[in-house]
Amino acid sequence: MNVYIGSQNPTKKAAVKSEFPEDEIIGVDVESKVSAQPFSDEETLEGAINRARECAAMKKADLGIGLEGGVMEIGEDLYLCNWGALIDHRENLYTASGARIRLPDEIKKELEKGLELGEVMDRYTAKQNVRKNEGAIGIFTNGAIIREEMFQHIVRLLKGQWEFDR
Ligand SMILES: O=P(O)(O)OP(=O)(O)OP(=O)(O)OC[C@H]1O[C@@H](n2cnc3c(O)ncnc32)[C@H](O)[C@@H]1O
Ligand SMILES: [Mg+2]
Repeated sequence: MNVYIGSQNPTKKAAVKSEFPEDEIIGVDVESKVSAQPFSDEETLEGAINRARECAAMKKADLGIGLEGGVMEIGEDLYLCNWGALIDHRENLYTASGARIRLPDEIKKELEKGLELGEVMDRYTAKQNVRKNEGAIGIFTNGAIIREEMFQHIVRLLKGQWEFDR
């Protein structure tokens, strides 16, 4: 099968490859059509679905997958949230979300100024490309769950639902 994933981010591509080891994984830049920094579950999910749709529409695609990272508010708190969508050639849509953790207040303040979490994390950790490596989730869990593993879980949930239907 040709599995298209709507991102060139290595954590997203590797997560899909680990759940579809026998298949061809093709990473493509597509548009999420939501803000660069989604601020709710709804917006993050919409981004994932938009990415999956564009992937599923590719000529050679058997499956299209979209993974989107964002944040969402619960009361005064800001949580990391991640959503995935899978669309097959019959246009069936499956969705799933990943683990979430509360972000520290200093990170929340920066995001409320309009900065992207990717930038904020690089500045906070004095590292480069945190988003392409362990991610915010990896930093704030002391490496217990890194971004790739968090995405793996989402892809496994998507694949399982799709297989259940077949
Ligand atoms: O190239 P794409 O696929 O867009 O990958 P991305 O790293 O930008 O990831 P998303 O667009 O899905 O995430 C939306 C925003 O949230 C940031 N982000 C989300 N999760 C993150 C994490 O765990 N660590 C660092 N930044 C994160 C990311 O940098 C973006 O600014
Ligand atoms: Mg992005």
